[in-house]
Amino acid sequence: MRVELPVPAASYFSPQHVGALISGRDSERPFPRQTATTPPFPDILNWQLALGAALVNVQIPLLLGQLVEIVAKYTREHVGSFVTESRSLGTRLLVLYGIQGLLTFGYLVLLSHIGERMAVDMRRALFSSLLRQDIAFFDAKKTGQLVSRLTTDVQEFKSSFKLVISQGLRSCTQVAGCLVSLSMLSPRLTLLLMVATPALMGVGTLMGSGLRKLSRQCQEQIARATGVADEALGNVRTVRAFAMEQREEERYGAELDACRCKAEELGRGIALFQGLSNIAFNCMVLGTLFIGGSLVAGQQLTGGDLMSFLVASQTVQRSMANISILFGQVVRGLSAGTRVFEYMALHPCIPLSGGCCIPREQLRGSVTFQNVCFSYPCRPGFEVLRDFTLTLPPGKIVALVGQSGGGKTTVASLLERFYDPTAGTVMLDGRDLRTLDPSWLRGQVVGFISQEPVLFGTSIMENIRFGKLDASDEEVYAAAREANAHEFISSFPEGYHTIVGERGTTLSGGQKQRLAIARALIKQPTVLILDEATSALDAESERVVQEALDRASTGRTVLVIAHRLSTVRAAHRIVVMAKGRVWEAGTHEELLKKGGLYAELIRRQALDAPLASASPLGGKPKDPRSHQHKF
Ligand SMILES: Nc1ncnc2c1ncn2[C@@H]1O[C@H](COP(=O)(O)OP(=O)(O)OP(=O)(O)O)[C@@H](O)[C@H]1O
Repeated sequence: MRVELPVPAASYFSPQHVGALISGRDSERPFPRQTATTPPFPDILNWQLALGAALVNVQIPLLLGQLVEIVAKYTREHVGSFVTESRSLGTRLLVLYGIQGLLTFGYLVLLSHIGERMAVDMRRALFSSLLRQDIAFFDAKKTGQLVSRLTTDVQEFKSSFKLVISQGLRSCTQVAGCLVSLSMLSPRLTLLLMVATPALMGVGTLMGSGLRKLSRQCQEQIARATGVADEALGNVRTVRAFAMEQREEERYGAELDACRCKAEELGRGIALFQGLSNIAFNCMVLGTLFIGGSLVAGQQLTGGDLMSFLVASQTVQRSMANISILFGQVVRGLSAGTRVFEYMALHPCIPLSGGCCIPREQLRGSVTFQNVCFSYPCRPGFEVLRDFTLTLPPGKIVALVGQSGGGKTTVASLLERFYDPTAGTVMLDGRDLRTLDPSWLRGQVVGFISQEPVLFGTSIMENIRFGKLDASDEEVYAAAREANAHEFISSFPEGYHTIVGERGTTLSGGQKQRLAIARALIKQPTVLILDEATSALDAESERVVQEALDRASTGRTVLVIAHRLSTVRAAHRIVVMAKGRVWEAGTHEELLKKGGLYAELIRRQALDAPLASASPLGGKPKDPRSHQHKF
C-alpha cells in the first residue's frame, strides 16, 4: 500500500501552502514521494476521518449563512432591487476576474521563462567551475555532494526566486492594499485583525519550524536510503558475485523503515498543524462576525461592508501566511544560492590553461624531479615524497618500483601536474612545470594509462577521440592499430560505432585497456606514464596489451610504475622507492648485483610465484622470466 506524504486537507492553509511551509518547497515542485508500508487499518480510518471532516466542513458555511441572515435582517429596508444592482456589479466582477486571470497567466509564463533560464545558466556556470577545480578539491569532496549542488541547490534557489517574485510581491501588495481599505471600513475591526493575525502567524511559524526540522530529517533519511540503493545498484556485479542480494535488500528495507517512521511522525505533525490552523482561523471568522454583527446592529457598519471585511480579512490572512512561508523559503533559497555561488567563486590553484607559456622549440621529453617534497592537501601532516630526486632521460624507459603506498602514483600525479610539490621542482626539458600551460601539458605532452581504464558510455570512436577531439577517422584507426585494438573493434557488428556501456562495462578488461592505450596514443604524447597498466589482466590479454605498450614506448620518455618486477627488468633504469625517496637505482643486473632492496623484492616475488602457480585458479604464468618484455 502506498502512502504519499504529506496528506493535505482542505483548510485555510491550502495543501500547497502547508506542503511549502513544511518542506520549504514551492507548490509547483512535487514533494518527494515517500513510499511506506502500513497496516490496513489507517487506510479505513483515513477515509472515515476525511469524510467526517468534509461533513463538518459542509456544516460551517450553512451556519455562517444563517448568521449572515441574522445580520441581513437589520439591513433589509436599505436593500433596493437586488437583481438590477447585482447585474452591473457582477459584470464588473467578471471583467476584473478576467483581467486578473490574464495578468496571472502573463506573469507566470514570464517568470517560468526567466526562472528556467536562470537555473540553466547557474548549472552551466557551476559545472564549468567544478570541472576547473584542482584535483585536491575532489579528494576532499564526495561526488554526491557536488551533484547535489548542481541539482537540489540550484532548484531550491530558482524556486525561491520564483516564489518571491510570484507570491512575495503579490502578498505584500495585497496585505498593504487590504489593510488600507479595511481600516476605511472599520478601524476597530482592522485593529482586531492586526493584533490577532500576526499572533496566530507567530504560533504557526513556530510550529512550522518544528515541522521543517522533521521534514529535513525525513529528507536526510530518504537520502540515506537512496545512497544504499545507489551503492547496491551501482555495484550490482559485486553484489551478485558475493550473492549479497538478500543482505542489500535488508539494508535498504531497514533504511526504508526508518523513512516510514520519520514520515509518519511528520504526517502526524502536519495533521495537528492543519487541525489547529483550521480551528484558529475559523474562530477568527466567527469573532469578526460577532463583533462586526454588533457593529451592524449598532448602525456603525452595513451588512455589505461586513461581508467585504470578511473577504478582505481572509485575503490579508492568506497573504500573511504566504509571507511567513516565503520567509522560510527565502532563507533556504539564499543558503542554497550561497552554496552554489561559493563553488562558482572558487579559483583553482592550478589553472586549467592560459597565462603560462608553451615552448616553441621541439620537445625532447626530459623530465626531472628536483628535491621534491609533497603532502596531499587533505593530509597536510603526512609527507608522501621527501627530497625526491629523479631524472627521466628523453626517449628512455624508467621503471618505478617499491612497496605499496610508497608514493609511485603520486610521482605520476605530479608529472601530470594534478598537484604542485610543496617544495622542490618538477621540470620538463629544464622548465619548471609551473611555468607551462597545464592544458597543453596534459593534452599534448603527457599520456597516462592506468591500471583501471575509465571509458565513457559512448561509442568506441568517441572514446578514442577523447584523447584528441579534432582527430580524423584515419588517426583514430591508426591509434587503434598501434594499440592492438583495431582487430577486436572491427569484429563488432557496429565496429567503431559500438557503444561501450556505462564505464565500458560491455568490454573485457584487456579490450578496455587497449582502447585506453589508443586514447593516450592518439595525442602522440612525448612522455608516457604507465601505472600498473597490465596488472589487472589475464595472461593472454596481458600479452596483447604488453605488445601494444612495447610499441607505444618506442622513442618516448616512459615512466612505468609496476609491482611485478618481472615486467620491468628490461627498462633502461629501475628506480626503487622507499620512504618517499629514491632508495636505489640502476639496471636490473646492477641492482641484483648490489644485493639491496630490489634484490630482496625479486627474491620475495620469486618465492611467491611457485605458490601462486600451484593454485588451481592461478591462470597467470608466475615465472618471472615468462614476463620479460621490452622494458
Ligand atoms: N588523493 C590522496 N589524498 C591523500 N592521500 C593520498 C592520496 N592518494 C594517495 N595518498 C596517500 O599517499 C601515499 C602514496 O600513495 P600512492 O598511491 O602514491 O602509492 P603507490 O606507491 O602508488 O601505491 P600502490 O603501489 O599501492 O599503488 C599513500 O599513503 C596513500 O594513502
